[in-house]
Amino acid sequence: MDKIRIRGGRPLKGQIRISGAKNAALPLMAACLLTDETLTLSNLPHLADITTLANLLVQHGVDLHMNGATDGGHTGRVLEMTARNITSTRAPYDLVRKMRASVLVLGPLLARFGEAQVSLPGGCAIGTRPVDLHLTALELLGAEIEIKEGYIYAKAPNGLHGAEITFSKVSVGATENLLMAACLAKGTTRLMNSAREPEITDLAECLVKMGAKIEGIGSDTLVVEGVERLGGADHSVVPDRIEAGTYAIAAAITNGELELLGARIEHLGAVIEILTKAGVEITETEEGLKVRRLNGELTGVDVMTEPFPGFPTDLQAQTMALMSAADGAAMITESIFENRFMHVPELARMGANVNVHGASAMVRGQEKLTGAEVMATDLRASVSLVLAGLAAEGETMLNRVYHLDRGYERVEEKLAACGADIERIKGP
Ligand SMILES: CC(=O)N[C@H]1[C@@H](OP(=O)(O)OP(=O)(O)OC[C@H]2O[C@@H](n3ccc(=O)[nH]c3=O)[C@H](O)[C@@H]2O)O[C@H](CO)[C@@H](O)[C@@H]1O
Ligand SMILES: C=C(OP(=O)(O)O)C(=O)O
Repeated sequence: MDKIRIRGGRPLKGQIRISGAKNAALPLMAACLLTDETLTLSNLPHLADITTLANLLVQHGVDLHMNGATDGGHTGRVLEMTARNITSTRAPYDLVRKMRASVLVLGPLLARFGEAQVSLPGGCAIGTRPVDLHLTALELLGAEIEIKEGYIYAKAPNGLHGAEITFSKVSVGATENLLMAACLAKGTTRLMNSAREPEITDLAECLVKMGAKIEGIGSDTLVVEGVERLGGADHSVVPDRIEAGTYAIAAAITNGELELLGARIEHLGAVIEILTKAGVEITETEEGLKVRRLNGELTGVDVMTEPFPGFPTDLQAQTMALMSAADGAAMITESIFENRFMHVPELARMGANVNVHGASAMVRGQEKLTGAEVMATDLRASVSLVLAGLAAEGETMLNRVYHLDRGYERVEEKLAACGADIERIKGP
């Protein structure tokens, strides 16, 4: 297994190009199942999760061509997907267990083929993560659903039909699954209390290019007028706001200055608000955002995670690393996932002072963090340890880097190009 070694204490300076968003790319890839024409995605990040979903699509019978970027990965890859000869509507446990987002094939398969068998994704390190909202909403569209032997068996022999659906909780995945399914349902579907994350807007915009009729894009009420068939399209994946937020924190925690090429201010409102309060200056440039500390000091700021446009749970761990090195205390409250504080004991190994009380963590900023051997437990937890390592005195060795590789493209290359002393040690 690979490890990452960081020798901390160097301010990062330079430019980082933000890759296409993993969490936009995954539903967009699943959307290829809605049509027998070719869907071409560009600006696709080079990540383990993309490969996992590509493998699942191939096993359904999707014809898939991935073209590597010719400039060392700086512009992302191009993926052509044609779901003409679907040979299986089953998403097996072996592939689904590797990545929960695999459940996003359920809506498209059911809507186009009238059946799907998808392994239940199960819980993961950050929480139990049920899919009940996906299933109840699909039932309202007319699907018959049974859970047997760890699989979701879904059928819609007469096709899906439009319905009024009010999600009892805001869910990114359920909104995406239902949005895709509703595009091929007969009649009108209203999805209320939908998630409004930019990745959903990106998916909706691509579906419209494919011929879908969707109103209310970007709001919490999506109105979908079903169509008989969808066609192919070309779509460029939106830049990753979570990667951008992570590198913004890297600039702040190392007292450096980074320009984040492609980062979009409108996707980072709540993040910019918190970072500004903490003493970080973020300005728009022609190509993205520039980030540096305002006057050298960092101040502790309270943070609560919420669905978009609130502060993203996917930046909670990174923010905790920042607050661990700030002046004063910060209360960090995780309102989305019940077990997303696994970075706390690892950050503590680096000198962070954090006390968890239920869904909140009290972080008392320390004058310095110190390098240590630490273990990644999930994707964002692992990058929070990288951030702490960049600011810490001495050497940090991060184990279980495969978590990081799920969501950060060429992380060590991007950071090293801006002056970080970071290297990957290849495992057996
Ligand atoms: C691939 C992808 O895009 N992943 C993102 C997506 O995950 P994901 O789509 O899995 O997250 P959801 O928005 O669905 O989850 C939000 C909350 O709703 C709960 N829930 C969800 C569905 C359901 O049927 N029942 C239920 O109770 C979850 O357990 C969680 O507590 O949104 C999360 C919240 O922004 C992000 O952290 C993930 O990075
Ligand atoms: C939790 C995440 O991803 P997933 O939903 O794929 O587990 C994430 O991107 O931080």
